[in-house]
Amino acid sequence: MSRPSILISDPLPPHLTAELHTAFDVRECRGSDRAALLAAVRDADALVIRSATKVDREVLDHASRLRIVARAGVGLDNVDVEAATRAGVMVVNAPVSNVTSVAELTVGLILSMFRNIPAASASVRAGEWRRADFQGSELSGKSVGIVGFGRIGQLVAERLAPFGVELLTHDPYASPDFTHARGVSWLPLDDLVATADVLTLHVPLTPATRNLIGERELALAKPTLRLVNTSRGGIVDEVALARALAEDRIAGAALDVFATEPPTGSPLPHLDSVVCTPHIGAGTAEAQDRAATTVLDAVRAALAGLPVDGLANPEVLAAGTAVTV
Ligand SMILES: NC(=O)c1ccc[n+]([C@@H]2O[C@H](COP(=O)([O-])OP(=O)(O)OC[C@H]3O[C@@H](n4cnc5c(N)ncnc54)[C@H](O)[C@@H]3O)[C@@H](O)[C@H]2O)c1
Ligand SMILES: O=C(O)CC[C@@H](O)C(=O)O
Repeated sequence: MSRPSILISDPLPPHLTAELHTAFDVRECRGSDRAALLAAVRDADALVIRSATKVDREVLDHASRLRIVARAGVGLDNVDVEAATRAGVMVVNAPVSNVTSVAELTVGLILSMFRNIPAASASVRAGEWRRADFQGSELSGKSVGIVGFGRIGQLVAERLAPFGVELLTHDPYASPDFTHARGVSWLPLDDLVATADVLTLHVPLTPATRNLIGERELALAKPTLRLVNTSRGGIVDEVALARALAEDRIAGAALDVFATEPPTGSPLPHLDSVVCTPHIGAGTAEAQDRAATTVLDAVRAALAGLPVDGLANPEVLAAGTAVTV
């Protein structure tokens, strides 16, 4: 009898995938190479992805054997969960795997902006010693607005509290009682944008959050606002953001994520007031190990016909039977 086949289409820690080879037929492809993905997924019983692989209806249509899509990370915006559910394919992610890593990167990006760390470092490397050009501001005493008070948003608040900042949040699904109990004031989004010196985004990309921060919201901001986006590119209208930065209507932005990655052709990485990183919020050894361990455990369970913990679409039966939704 042939062994179940696992297709890995984005890089995972090799020390965790090595042991799969004893029980499974493990194949790899580059998920961003659409033709390669469509060809390889035909024989796959499980597909393991990160953020670069888009699992849409076309991929599911090519994958008649597929029982589970396992996303080694948090965001499911690159998976059509509804189509997978209709096809009877389980979807699982690793919701707590990288919360600490993203919160820590967020704090790092905020401090980088307040103290001009990337530009000062580049200047010293170029042989200069321009101390006066890099005078910054203290974070202490500033107002930090957290958009989305879920796992990452809450941890960002916790990590920033010792800096002596005023913590504010907007999250339509978190009650003011819940946020106040954690030392964070709840505000409507417009008030949050208008009050904040730092606005940091921690919401999933959904039709409701696409362009959540656009021209109208940026027009409400103080000129001292620094925007941080470690969630998803589509949550900020990048054209409006580039315009607000170029016209000095806000002070800066730190971006780990872009609407298109890499952001070829975007003016944002070239603006002096922008600090950017290549989607490395989850890019730590610890987070990658946690994410891979979580989803590979789920894949092993699914392929053994055992119950799978934490399904994003629990309507799909663990046995892989197609259900109608
Ligand atoms: N840069 C990276 O590498 C990286 C890593 C992990 C996660 N992320 C992104 O961060 C996002 C958040 O992760 P999380 O673990 O905190 O998720 P989470 O589900 O724990 O929290 C998301 C929060 O957003 C809130 N929310 C939903 N719609 C909102 C709206 N319109 N306005 C304000 N709040 C809203 C929800 O109520 C929830 O509390 C993920 O969906 C993912 O896209 C990025
Ligand atoms: O490592 C990755 O693929 C990025 C993951 C991150 O964006 C997430 O949503 O967990």
